[in-house]
Amino acid sequence: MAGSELTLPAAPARAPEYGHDALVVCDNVVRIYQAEGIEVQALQGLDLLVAEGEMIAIVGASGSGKSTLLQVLAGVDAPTAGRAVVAGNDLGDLGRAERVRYRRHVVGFVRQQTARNLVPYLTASQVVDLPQTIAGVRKAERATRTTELLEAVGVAHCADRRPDQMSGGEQQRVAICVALANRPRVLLADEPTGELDSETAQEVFDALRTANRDLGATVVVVTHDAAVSGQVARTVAIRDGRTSSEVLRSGEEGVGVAEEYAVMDRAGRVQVPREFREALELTARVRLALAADHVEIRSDRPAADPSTGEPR
Ligand SMILES: Nc1ncnc2c1ncn2[C@@H]1O[C@H](COP(=O)(O)OP(=O)(O)OP(=O)(O)O)[C@@H](O)[C@H]1O
Repeated sequence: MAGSELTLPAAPARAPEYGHDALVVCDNVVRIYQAEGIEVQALQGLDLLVAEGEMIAIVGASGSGKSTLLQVLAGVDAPTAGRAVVAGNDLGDLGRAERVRYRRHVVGFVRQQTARNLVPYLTASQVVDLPQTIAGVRKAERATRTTELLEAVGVAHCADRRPDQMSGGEQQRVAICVALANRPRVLLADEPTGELDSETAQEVFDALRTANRDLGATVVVVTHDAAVSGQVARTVAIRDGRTSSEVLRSGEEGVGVAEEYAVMDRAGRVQVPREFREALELTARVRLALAADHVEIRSDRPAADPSTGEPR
């Protein structure tokens, strides 16, 4: 019928998937361990996004779940629930062969224990060559890559030395080269400076920064070392298996103004730090109020009468 053309309303725009443009996506990740019949929830619905090219530090008390998170991202441990995706690889859903390929090519890993990162009877050149040989890279290309990596992090002089002929800092820098050998998108480091004095720790941190800036790896480093976390643009704190706060630093080298943010998950949950809860005796139930530009959280106990100090 002329003049009465049917027009349908436009389909509602679909919200982009959480973390659709991030390189690392943790979406409500849960990891439960069973130990002697006891269940330990190491990760309790952790959300985290890391953009390609970022270098972030992860901090948190002992037992908060930092290592578990890295093990999941490394493809060593699978999430019990939730979604962990790195460079498009869904880590809850990798077959055996895919997992091997993922660990060989997509992520590199550096451990705290310097000795465990290397092989006692191999020189630095040989140990950086090894993952490339396993990946089937041609000899000439391997040699170029090995030299380039050792030079980039300042340990070219260690090329023909075995671990017992290197300092702890040199060993860790060689370990970073091993982790980077097959050009992973993401470099994961679990307390890489934990066994080192502060000067040597700085050299290792500088090598991580080189990996990030010059060699193109996105870096996630777990650390207790405030000197390390103070030098990255974003530090994420984990508390009780969840990301609880983030410190963003602006300015050259990440040093400059630092501002702390609490992290709110997509269900609107925010973790109130224990010091705050204890200071105001906030327990299971709190009062929330919306003000013009902020939200107030108050104890559910009746407020004290300022003249008597007694509850009103
Ligand atoms: N394989 C495992 N079996 C049983 N429980 C585990 C296992 N791995 C970790 N846990 C438990 O999970 C929780 C988180 O541990 P995780 O090692 O991730 O913490 P963390 O923050 O890295 O601690 P730290 O700083 O001491 O290394 C702890 O309670 C720990 O005991």
